[in-house]
Amino acid sequence: MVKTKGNAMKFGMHPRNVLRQPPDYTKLAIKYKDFRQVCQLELTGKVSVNFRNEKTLRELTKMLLKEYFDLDVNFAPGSLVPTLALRLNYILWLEDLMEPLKLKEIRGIDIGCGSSCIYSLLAAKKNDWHMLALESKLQNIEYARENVKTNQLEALIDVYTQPDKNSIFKSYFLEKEQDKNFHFCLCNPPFFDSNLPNPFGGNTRNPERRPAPNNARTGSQEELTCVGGEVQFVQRIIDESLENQQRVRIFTTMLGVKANVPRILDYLKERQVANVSTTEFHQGHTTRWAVAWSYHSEPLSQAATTTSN
Ligand SMILES: C[S@@+](CC[C@H](N)C(=O)[O-])C[C@H]1O[C@@H](n2cnc3c(N)ncnc32)[C@H](O)[C@@H]1O
Repeated sequence: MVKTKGNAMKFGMHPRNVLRQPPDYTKLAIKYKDFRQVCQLELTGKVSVNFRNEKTLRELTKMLLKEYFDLDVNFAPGSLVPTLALRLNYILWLEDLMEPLKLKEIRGIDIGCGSSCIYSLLAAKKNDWHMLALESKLQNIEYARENVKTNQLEALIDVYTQPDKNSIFKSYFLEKEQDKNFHFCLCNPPFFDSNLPNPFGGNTRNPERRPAPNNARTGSQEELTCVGGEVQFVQRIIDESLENQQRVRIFTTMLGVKANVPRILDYLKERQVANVSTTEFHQGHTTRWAVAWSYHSEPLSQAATTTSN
């Protein structure tokens, strides 16, 4: 489909995304010294940003988190550098899913929070949501805890050490707070399949490859890969959601490749999960997909594109 004025909403960022209008990088380079040092000054006097450079991406995300959310965030060396526009689109979709529930206090689970702990930080700082951040990589856990502390969000965010990489909620639910329920979970799953000889996939002719982002790829193999890639990781979330149907009101996950959306919808359908919704996150040239499902009877918000199995 060609992008036109009429369908701009379909392709655009979420209407409440503060990055819907591109930031004024020249102004921001004047304000933030560390960001200025990774920018290029053009002959016109404007600054430009090289999104293909990892160091630039780190400083850019740090600067945007500070400018728009007053968050001070550090990333573990070599770890995934999150792009803010996408993370915000996901949080805003969750806000839309939560809105009809009219809850006074919202509790969410961030599956694989990474070293930045970005989703939990945004959810807590922006919305006062209580977040349980699960992470299996030790270095990421240390950085995530430090990021929570630096931003004085300890009262809202609990970073839990996932002892078993094959577990999603199981370890936490067995070990801790047997009776505490959550309103949603979110996840940016490890995408690549660690079983493949070249997990990051050099075959550019593969139509099912993750759509190439314009940005440099960041992140360690341990963060970005798992057995069976994102499909198997999300299938594990679904399996564990079946065992914990009332512990989380709305289960959600992101997907990195469009072809995986019908696979996940089929998996849900085979398990008779009928209350399902999907959406797309658009940011610049990068698109990601997300699926939500619930064992409660209220249909998921119409803010998302609803798919009934
Ligand atoms: C793709 S990264 C996402 C990081 C962060 N949420 C973000 O979006 O920038 C996936 C993260 O999940 C973690 N992870 C992998 N398996 C996990 C599991 N079973 N439980 C908790 N975390 C896990 C990885 O270590 C990694 O940090």
